[in-house]
Amino acid sequence: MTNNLHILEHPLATHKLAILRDKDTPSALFRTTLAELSWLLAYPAFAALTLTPRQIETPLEPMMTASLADPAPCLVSILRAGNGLVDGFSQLCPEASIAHLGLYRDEDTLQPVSYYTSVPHDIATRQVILADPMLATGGSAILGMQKLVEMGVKDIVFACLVASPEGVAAVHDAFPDLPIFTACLDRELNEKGYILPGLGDAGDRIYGT
Ligand SMILES: O=P(O)(O)OC[C@H]1O[C@H](OP(=O)(O)OP(=O)(O)O)[C@H](O)[C@@H]1O
Ligand SMILES: O=c1cc[nH]c(=O)[nH]1
Ligand SMILES: [Mg+2]
Repeated sequence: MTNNLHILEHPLATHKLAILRDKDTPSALFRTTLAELSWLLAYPAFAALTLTPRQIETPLEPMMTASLADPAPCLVSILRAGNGLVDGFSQLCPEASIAHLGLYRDEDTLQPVSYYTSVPHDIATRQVILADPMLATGGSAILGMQKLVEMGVKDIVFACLVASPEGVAAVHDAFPDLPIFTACLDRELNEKGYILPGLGDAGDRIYGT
């Protein structure tokens, strides 16, 4: 494992992950808990956001402070499950624009298939947080990264909730400098490419499909 893997260690993260992992957690609670966990993950994952100096006046005196640089960051959701993370991130950082990369994983080959792309025209000038709750084989994250790099994006971090050792290794083989922020690092993949112990299919659990 490299220095570019950042694992959230916090009792509340463990507590909320237990709710997400529990197979009896209904979709409604799964969605709200995912949003709450995304707020905890945002704290380290957003730590490198650029600020720009700003002069304001408090009710008592003028002061120099700082605000998010312009243009604001872009939150890139790998559909569908990425929306669960991005919804929470955007509640904390409503200034961010939101982009969508539609990718699904072919169940037989485990290869990602691209079906939709929608990004701001100036994405190359923005800091990007690429978000997907699950990093399994790494195929989806790598394809998402390839698309962003082709668009000229330079400043990217990847945020997920559950990562596998295999997925982290694959992503860092392809993009050694990419910081990965995850709420946990699980044990391994099973023969169908699911993370163990994991939480199952994140998209299905968010949307009740
Ligand atoms: O690391 P990988 O092996 O590529 O697997 C991870 C991908 O699989 C899941 O998406 P899925 O294909 O189930 O699509 P969905 O989010 O629409 O359910 C998950 O949300 C990731 O995008
Ligand atoms: O465990 C896994 C692997 C891929 N996608 C998921 O949603 N869960
Ligand atoms: Mg799915």
